[in-house]
Amino acid sequence: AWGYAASNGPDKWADSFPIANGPRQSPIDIVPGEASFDSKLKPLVLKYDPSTCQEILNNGHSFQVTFVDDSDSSTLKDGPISGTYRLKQFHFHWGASDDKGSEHTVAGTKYPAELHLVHWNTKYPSFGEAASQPDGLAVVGVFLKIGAENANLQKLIDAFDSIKTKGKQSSFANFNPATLLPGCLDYWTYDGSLTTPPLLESVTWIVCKEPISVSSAQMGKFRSLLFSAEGESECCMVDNYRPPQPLKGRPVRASFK
Ligand SMILES: O=C(Nc1cc(S(=O)(=O)[N+](=O)[O-])cc([N+](=O)[O-])c1O)Nc1c(F)c(F)c(F)c(F)c1F
Ligand SMILES: [Zn+2]
Repeated sequence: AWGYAASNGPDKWADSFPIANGPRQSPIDIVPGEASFDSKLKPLVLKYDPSTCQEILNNGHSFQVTFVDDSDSSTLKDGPISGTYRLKQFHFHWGASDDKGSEHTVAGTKYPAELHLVHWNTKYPSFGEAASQPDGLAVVGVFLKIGAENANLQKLIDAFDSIKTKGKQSSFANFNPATLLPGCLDYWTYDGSLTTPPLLESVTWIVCKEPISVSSAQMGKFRSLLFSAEGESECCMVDNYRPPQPLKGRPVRASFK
């Protein structure tokens, strides 16, 4: 199965998922000077209902917080998209040290981690259906940078003991993902893909310019999670990021000057 090791990592994914070399793969290196300001881009409208927060789980690639998505309680609207997209889950990608870990980079700069809030287009009947459509998903990316301890991230970290190994999950209620958004919602947007297999080219990426803070100690707690299942030889969950992929002529637009 795919992973992030030399034997099954990003350089091997094309063997099982040929779309890995497709025309709209993610992540990318965002070069601010080459992004074009588009005055038609609207501000993001994110409305999250904490009561739709369901559970936190270790899926063997990252940890993920899942939401009940059977109604329009937690949604993303406007921005570069049309219609209503429902929040399905959020997860993170991070490095083995503070000098790497994000998937998108900004003029070559890597952040220590990146948050992905995964939403699906309600014009389709389900997430699974949407995930195979070119306008099916919208993922909001938020960079994490080393600074002050983040009390909202700490709520996630406090649940890590119950999801240390692959396959473990526990109930996780009343968390408001809006507390993980930066104050300024200026963003870059481009058409891309999932950054993990099946690498489906169905994602409108919306990457926030402003990072949120995380302390180095908190990043250390992320690195205490395991890729491995209980009883297997321990493998720290680190470097679960795909490197930037070729832009292949795609435009990157900015919502800000
Ligand atoms: O639900 C998915 N979530 C997901 C996406 C990414 S992502 O990095 O690719 N992303 O989009 O942010 C990273 C992680 N993660 O935990 O690391 C995830 O758990 N992936 C996914 C899937 F597993 C399928 F089998 C499938 F058919 C499909 F359509 C999917 F979209
Ligand atoms: Zn992701």
